[in-house]
Amino acid sequence: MSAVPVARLRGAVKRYGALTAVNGLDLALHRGELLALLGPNGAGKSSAIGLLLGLHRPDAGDVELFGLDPQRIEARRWIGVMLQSATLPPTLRVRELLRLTASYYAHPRVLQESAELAAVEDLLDRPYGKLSGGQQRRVQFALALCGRPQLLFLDEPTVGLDIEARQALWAAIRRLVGEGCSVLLTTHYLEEAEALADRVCVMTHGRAIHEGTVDELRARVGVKRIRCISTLLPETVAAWPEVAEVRVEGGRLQLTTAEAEVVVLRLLQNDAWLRELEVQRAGLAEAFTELTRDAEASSSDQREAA
Ligand SMILES: Nc1ncnc2c1ncn2[C@@H]1O[C@H](COP(=O)(O)OP(=O)(O)OP(=O)(O)O)[C@@H](O)[C@H]1O
Repeated sequence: MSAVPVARLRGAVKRYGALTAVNGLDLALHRGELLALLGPNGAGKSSAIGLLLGLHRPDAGDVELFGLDPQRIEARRWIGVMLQSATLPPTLRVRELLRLTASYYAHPRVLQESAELAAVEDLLDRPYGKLSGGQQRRVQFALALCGRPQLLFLDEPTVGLDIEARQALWAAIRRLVGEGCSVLLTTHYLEEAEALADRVCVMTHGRAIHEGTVDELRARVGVKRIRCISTLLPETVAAWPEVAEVRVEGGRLQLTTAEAEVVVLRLLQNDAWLRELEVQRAGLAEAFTELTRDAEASSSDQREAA
């Protein structure tokens, strides 16, 4: 691992008027590493990427790309970018878009290689504007990698892709990382972070509240979701101390708990007619809620101690 991170934020702050989108964020990405930036909507992930891309200037703190100011061309020529919204000329054919984008880089991939990596070989002669949303996303990925970047920014790259296209994109990302490319990925899918990331950083309110491996994230968030059809009243179940939340959805009870075994046992003991019992690990939404709660509890402890 090279000593100088390929991308780094130190105490970075980004404000939009009165709103602080990035609030003293520290982040370092090393060569050949894939870091997933996770967090609920509005957490500040895209704004953090915008700082690293030099699209926004920080209101405070430092931002470096390959040890340089991100607005320097020497830094920018090594990056590839796939943002959430891309406006590309609709009448240009995919082949033309790829040629044009590759021409901005010193050592681009040959067109065929980029097309193959992003699985767009069959789209090369189609005008971009005539492609489906998922096809356009694959083309945007091809454009991000065609310059043979050392650092790829992928902002929710698999939104709108079907399962097969998602798996193909994951395989391509793994191949690029295997070749030494670093990747900063934002995603709302825990399984995507799980499939790809060396490290994850969870953000809320512009701050990092957890950094580590996906397994560490899971271990920290032990919440499970239980679903069942039950004759028990939701208020009865909500009063059990191990139950964090109760909802009724489609005639089913849905509970969240950190102690699934205890709750399942109680359900079975208290309802002889219990049916269709399912226990699942919680998704990212529950993970964020729990981590945010922890972070808020510890910051109020610090305030009280001060
Ligand atoms: N150009 C802008 N002007 C004003 N406010 C903005 C702007 N861009 C983002 N924001 C606000 O900054 C906050 C962080 O937004 P950001 O897009 O960085 O979050 P995110 O974590 O990427 O969210 P999502 O998961 O929804 O993409 C939000 O409250 C958003 O409304």
